[in-house]
Amino acid sequence: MKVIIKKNQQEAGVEGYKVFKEAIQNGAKVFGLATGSTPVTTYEEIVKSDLDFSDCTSINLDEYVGISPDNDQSYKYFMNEHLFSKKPFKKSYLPDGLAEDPEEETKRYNKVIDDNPIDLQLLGIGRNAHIGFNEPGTSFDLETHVADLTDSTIEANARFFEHVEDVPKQAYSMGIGSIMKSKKIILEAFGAEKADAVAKMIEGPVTEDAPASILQKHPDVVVLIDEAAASKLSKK
Ligand SMILES: O=P(O)(O)OC[C@H]1O[C@](O)(CO)[C@@H](O)[C@@H]1O
Repeated sequence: MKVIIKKNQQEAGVEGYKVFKEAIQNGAKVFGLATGSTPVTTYEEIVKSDLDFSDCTSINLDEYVGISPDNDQSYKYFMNEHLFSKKPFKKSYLPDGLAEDPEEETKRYNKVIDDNPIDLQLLGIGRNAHIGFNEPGTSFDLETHVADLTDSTIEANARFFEHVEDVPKQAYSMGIGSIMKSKKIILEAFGAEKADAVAKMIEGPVTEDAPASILQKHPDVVVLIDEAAASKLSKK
C-alpha cells in the first residue's frame, strides 16, 4: 500500500484527481466510482480539469434498495450532481434500487463488472472499516449482493436524511471479491472519525471484521488520507 497524507480533504482532492489523470494517461477506460462525502473534492478537481471521460465507462459501488434514481438521496442522483452532468461518461452503471427481482439485479450487475474489468476503483471507508456496503463479517469472496446496513452505518448516513428512520436499511453493493479484481485502487478517508478504520485497514490483521484490511493483499493500492484520519497510525 502506498499511503499519502495530506493536510486536509481539499488538498487531498488535488491528489485524488492526479491519480485519475495518471490512470487515463496509462490507458484506463473503466472507472469504479464511490459516493459519500469523501470523494467530493476529488470529483470537484476532476470537474475543473480538462480530463475527458467520453470514451470511458463508470461502474458505481452501491445503491440504496427501494430508492428511485431521481430521488435526491439516491446514489444515481449524487453521481449526476457531482460528476456525470459535468463530465459525462460513454456509459455509466449503477445498481437499480427499484429492481423488481433483487437476485436478477445482482446477477446483472456482476455481468456488468465481468464485461468491463475495472482499471481504477475509487473507495471511501466507513467508520467500521466497511468498503462499498460490505459491512464487518461479510465474506471477502462475495460479489454483488444485497447488504443489510449496520446500525453504525445507518447512524453515520443519517446526516444526509431528515430523520434517521428515513435511511434505507438495505443497499446493493459490489462485493469485495469484485473490488479486489480492480487493477488499481485508490481509497480516500478524511476526518478523525475515520482514524480507527484507517489504522485497522493499514496496520491491523487482515480480517473480515475490518473489511478494508483485505486491501493489504492487493498489489496496487493508494491510500489517500488527511492528517486527522492518519492520527491513529503508529507509523506515519
Ligand atoms: O464518505 P462517507 O460519506 O463518509 O461514506 C463512506 C462510505 O460509505 C459508503 O457510502 C457506504 O456507506 C461507501 O460507499 C463510502 O465510501
